Amino acid sequence: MGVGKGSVAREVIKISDYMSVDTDDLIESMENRTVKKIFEKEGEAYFRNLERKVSLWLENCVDNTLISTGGGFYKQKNLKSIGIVVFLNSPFDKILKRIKSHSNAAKKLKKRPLLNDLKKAKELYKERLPEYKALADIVIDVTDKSALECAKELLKKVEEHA
Ligand SMILES: Nc1ncnc2c1ncn2[C@@H]1O[C@H](COP(=O)(O)OP(=O)(O)O)[C@@H](O)[C@H]1O
Ligand SMILES: O=C(O)C1=C[C@@H](OP(=O)(O)O)[C@@H](O)[C@H](O)C1
Repeated sequence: MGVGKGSVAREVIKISDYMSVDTDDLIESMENRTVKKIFEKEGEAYFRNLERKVSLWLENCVDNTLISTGGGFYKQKNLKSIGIVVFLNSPFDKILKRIKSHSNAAKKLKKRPLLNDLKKAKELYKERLPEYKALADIVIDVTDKSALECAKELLKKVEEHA
């Protein structure tokens, strides 16, 4: 949620041969409505089911691609079969500061149903942090680095991992 997945992915595709896809974008186009609307109208379980459909497609059909996922996608059982898992890490308060300092901040916050209640969002972050770390093949600390710096580090670490 707001750690910079999209921004880093855009830099990666500029400086490498990778293509990138974003699971939330795929879901929005499958449903022809926003993630926010899907949560509002159908609830979270319905959304997670769509993530499952996407995860199976990614596992079976997608290679050589940087996949940005929504913050809860890591719960998909086949995550590790999809590819190398990269965790972009930063303290909760730094992530929030970033989102808030963006000129489009209010809109960005609104788009993220689980960020609407900041106390709950912080609890979710605390709960997920050890799970993210346990699943990650690569961890990148994105604090105080530009998206381009993060992209370069990501490509280097992926190459070393392969
Ligand atoms: N490395 C960075 N340094 C400063 N701000 C950043 C960086 N990466 C992203 N941002 C800003 O943080 C916010 C969230 O970034 P975004 O790429 O949309 O995150 P995500 O895809 O993880 O939700 C945006 O306002 C973006 O401009
Ligand atoms: O953390 C989560 O469970 C979610 C994060 C969102 O994506 P971002 O991480 O890109 O904000 C989006 O998939 C949905 O609102 C659920």
